[in-house]
Amino acid sequence: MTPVLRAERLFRFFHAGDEEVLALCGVSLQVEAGELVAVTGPSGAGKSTLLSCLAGIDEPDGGSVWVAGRRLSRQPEAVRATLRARHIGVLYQHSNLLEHLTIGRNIRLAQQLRQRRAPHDGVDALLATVGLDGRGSALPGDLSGGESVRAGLAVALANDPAMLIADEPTGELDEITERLVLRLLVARAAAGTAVLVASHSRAVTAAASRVVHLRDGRAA
Ligand SMILES: Nc1ncnc2c1ncn2[C@@H]1O[C@H](COP(=O)(O)OP(=O)(O)OP(=O)(O)O)[C@@H](O)[C@H]1O
Repeated sequence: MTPVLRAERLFRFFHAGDEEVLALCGVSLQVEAGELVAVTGPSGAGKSTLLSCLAGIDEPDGGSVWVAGRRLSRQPEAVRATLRARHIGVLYQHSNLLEHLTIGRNIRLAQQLRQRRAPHDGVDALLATVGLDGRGSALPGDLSGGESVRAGLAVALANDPAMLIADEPTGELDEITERLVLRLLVARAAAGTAVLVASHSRAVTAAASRVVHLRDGRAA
C-alpha cells in the first residue's frame, strides 16, 4: 500500500548563537492509511521540528517529504500551503485557530481552503463530533483550554484530511478531555485516516498502532 505520508532522511539544523543544533538527523518515517503512529521522546528530541517538516510548515535542510503521492518538501510556500489544505489536518497544542474568527468561521475557512467539491461534514456536525454543540459562534478567546483543543481538532478535520498531524494535543488536558480527544483520533484512524501524534502521554502511546521514539534528532 502507498503510504499517505513518507519522509526520507530528514535533516534540520538551527543556529543558536555560535552553536549549531542538529534537531533532525536522518529521520525516515512513513504512515499508512488507518495507522495511528505516536512520536515520543524527551524534551528537545526533535518531535515538534519533525512534525512541522512533515506538515510542510517548516522546510527540512535535507531529505524529502511526500504526502498523498506528492512531494511536499522543497516546494514554494504556496504549493506547500495548497497541499496542506487539501491533504493534511494540523492540530497544535497551542491552537490552530484564528483568534478574530468564530469557531464556525474557522471551520468553514478550512473547508473553503480545500477547494474541492467533495461533501464536507457540516460545521454543526463537526462541532458535535468534538462535543462542542452550539459553540460555533464563540470566539477562540472565549473557550477553555480543553474546548480550544477540541475546536482545533474540528478545524483540523474540516478538510477531511488523508493525514492528521497533531503535536502534543493532549498535553494540558484533564483526563476526561484527553480521553475524548484520543477517542476521536483513534476513530479517525479506524475510518482510514493516517494519524501521527507527538505525545508524552502513555494513553496515546498505548492507543497507537506503532510508536516512533526520537532521541537527539534520531529515530530509534
Ligand atoms: N527555531 C529554533 N531555533 C533554534 N533552535 C531550535 C528551534 N526550534 C527547535 N530548536 C532546537 O531543536 C531541538 C529540537 O526541538 P523540538 O522543539 O523539535 O523538540 P521537542 O522534542 O518537540 O521538545 P518538547 O517535547 O520540549 O516540545 C532542540 O534542541 C531545540 O532547542
